[in-house]
Amino acid sequence: MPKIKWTDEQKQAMDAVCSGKSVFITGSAGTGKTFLLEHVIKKLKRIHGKSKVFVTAPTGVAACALNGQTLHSFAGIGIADGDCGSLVDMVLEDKHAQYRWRKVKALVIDEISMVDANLFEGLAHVARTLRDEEAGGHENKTWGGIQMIVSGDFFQLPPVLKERKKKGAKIYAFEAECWSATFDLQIELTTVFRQSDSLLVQLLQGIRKGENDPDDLKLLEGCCSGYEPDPSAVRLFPRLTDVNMVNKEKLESLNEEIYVYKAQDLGDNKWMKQLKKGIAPDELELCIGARVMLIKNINPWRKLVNGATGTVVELCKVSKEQYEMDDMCSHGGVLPLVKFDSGFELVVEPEIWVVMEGDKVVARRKQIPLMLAWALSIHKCQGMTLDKLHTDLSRVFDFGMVYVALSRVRSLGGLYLSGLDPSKIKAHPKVLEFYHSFNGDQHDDELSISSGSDTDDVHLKDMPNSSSELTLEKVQDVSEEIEVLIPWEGKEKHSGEPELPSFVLKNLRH
Ligand SMILES: Nc1ncnc2c1ncn2[C@@H]1O[C@H](COP(=O)(O)OP(=O)(O)OP(=O)(O)O)[C@@H](O)[C@H]1O
Repeated sequence: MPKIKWTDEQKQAMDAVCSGKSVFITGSAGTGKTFLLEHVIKKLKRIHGKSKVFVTAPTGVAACALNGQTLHSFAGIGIADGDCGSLVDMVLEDKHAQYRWRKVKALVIDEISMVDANLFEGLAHVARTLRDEEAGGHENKTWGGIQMIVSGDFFQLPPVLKERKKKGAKIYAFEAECWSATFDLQIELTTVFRQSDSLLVQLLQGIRKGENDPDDLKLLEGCCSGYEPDPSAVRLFPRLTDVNMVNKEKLESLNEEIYVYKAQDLGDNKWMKQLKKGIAPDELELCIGARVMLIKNINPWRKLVNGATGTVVELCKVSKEQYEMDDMCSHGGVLPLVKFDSGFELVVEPEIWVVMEGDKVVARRKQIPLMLAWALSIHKCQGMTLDKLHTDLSRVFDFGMVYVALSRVRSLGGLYLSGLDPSKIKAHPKVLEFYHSFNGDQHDDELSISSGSDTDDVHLKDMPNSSSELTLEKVQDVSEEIEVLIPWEGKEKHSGEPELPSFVLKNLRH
């Protein structure tokens, strides 16, 4: 089984987490933040016990990707982003939320760029207010003794804020007063795994910072003209209405019989809302010829991962008993056979998405792990890797959007652009300033590309309330908590290469 070779930076972050430190993990797109976070979560669960680690993200899509819950639902604050006092009042009205706040030992927040400053500040206030007595064990009291693991890239999508236009209003979480005091360590990952072409990595680095370097623009112009976009390229749109329209039109134009897969849901309505906002659709319409994308990691060693694209080539009859498909598919026991662009053909089986509250599954959704992939929204593609994409840059409307869109692709050969408008390549000045002070002058701009070997300079910044003075004991020899059986969780797909049923993998070419 292939062994993961962690970079020094990734190891530093993991060691810090295992020593009980609160850590902020950042880095450019494709530097392995989410990949690392998945491992960090496993370690945290071993250290604190599964029920005391809460995994959250600001959006349903990002939360579902880590089998977590949205930050709002963990916090018990509905959709509010009110002031500190009203957030505490709201939590005090919800006894389950109070329980979570008192019980949590480690809180993970992914995609922090989309969490706004007031919310971050407000939640720290809630934690301090509700956790006076629990704070004893942890040196850092900013969050009432919770070990905070926060990850994201502020150059990517910003918070959706009504008040953003107000001059001087705080936007990003790093502007919260408690930001610096929250972390013992802030670490930037600087080895890019997603792309291997140094020209593209450099270009993306410029775009990340909102720069319009003439050489980079020339390269981008090369992606604009001269040839028709590959029809297999995924079209990225800033707005969901365009995405849905294109996918519907394309599906209908095939004139094939349509198979409808209805998601099978279990759980409280309140939690189901998150799954409905997640990546697995309520209803998936498929037919022969439909362009589709995997929305779960099925087998990383065979590149059958979140973001892999392909075409439905057949709809195959399967045993009803094995898949309990009766209520799921409009045509009974039928599963799609997808020919992925990598050459594999796979009969795609239903998968399970869950919302976890600590160690408890509070809702679950069973659905075929595919979505129509002629078009996708930029918000939904954050976190994905795509082989080929086509986007119209003139239509983006927010900071970080061009960067998020372009940084999905592995190579320049897979990038098709139209409407190249340099004025849309924008980074927020506050973000630039944050990273400038974060990196220090001498480290600015250093990025390396993964060659598969152990690498890299470490960019580690000890914060003022510094790591070296941290007195929390290194947690060692923590015995594994007894596994809580989760009835819906389905197959383990993470440890090692999973066995695929022999009929599933029809044509293994590699
Ligand atoms: N140490 C490692 N060894 C091998 N592959 C790695 C390692 N770390 C990350 N990767 C791979 O790098 C790719 C990008 O990782 P990941 O999606 O976690 O990046 P990210 O920083 O979260 O990107 P984004 O900001 O765009 O969401 C993934 O395919 C992941 O499997």
